[in-house]
Amino acid sequence: MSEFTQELTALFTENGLEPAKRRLSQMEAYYEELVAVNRMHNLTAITAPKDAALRHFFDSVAPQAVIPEGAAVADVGSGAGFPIVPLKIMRGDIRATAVESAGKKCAFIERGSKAAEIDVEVLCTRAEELARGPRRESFDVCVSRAVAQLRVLAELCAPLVRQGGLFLAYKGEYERELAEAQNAAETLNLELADIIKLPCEGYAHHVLVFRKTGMLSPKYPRRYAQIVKTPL
Ligand SMILES: C[S@@+](CC[C@H](N)C(=O)[O-])C[C@H]1O[C@@H](n2cnc3c(N)ncnc32)[C@H](O)[C@@H]1O
Repeated sequence: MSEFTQELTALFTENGLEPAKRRLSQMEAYYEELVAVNRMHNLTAITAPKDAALRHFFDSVAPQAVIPEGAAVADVGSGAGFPIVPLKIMRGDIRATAVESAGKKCAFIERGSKAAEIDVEVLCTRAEELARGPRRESFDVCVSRAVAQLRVLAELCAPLVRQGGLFLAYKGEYERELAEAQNAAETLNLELADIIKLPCEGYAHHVLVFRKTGMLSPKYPRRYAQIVKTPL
């Protein structure tokens, strides 16, 4: 067994999760592809087996239990495929969409998904552009990690989520961002429903779970420059 798979298996087992061998080997296949491509194109700084097992794979699947069966899940700013790829491997029932603006990262997600034998739709576009088209308010769940501060991220993600759906924001320390995002949450009809804490000592990661309680005014999302310059 590779060091990566050993680390990942230990993390899952310590936390009462026992994924099938097939899921572990799919994660390993994706990881190996990531390490190989990362030698040529800088996709991520986290490639050491232990770090990648915790920070990319285990971290990504933390909120899997709150995602409804068969949900359409969009990941805004997937980068090298996190969290959407480990989520899709763990939860084969979901319909997974990666929304990523950088072409080389989109190409990698396609390549890695093939190696892991999973079906991930890759949309090489900006989230705010996607939300102005037919996919607006069409996803059951939108996830996002390491893309922007919460009040900015909320305006990128909420317009993609259907009424009654979920927005899952992966965050480290979150208290200040959450306080600053109060107005954004109200404006975008997002209600904090839960905070999931990763059960790993010395690794303070959380997933903020918001429920979208109503449709949005068509004026959101605004242009990216405006979202960043005057966050809600
Ligand atoms: C720091 S990386 C994080 C990648 C990944 N989510 C992770 O946690 O490893 C942020 C990614 O978000 C993408 N991104 C930033 N703003 C975006 C937007 N408005 N729409 C789509 N992708 C975006 C960037 O191209 C970049 O790949």
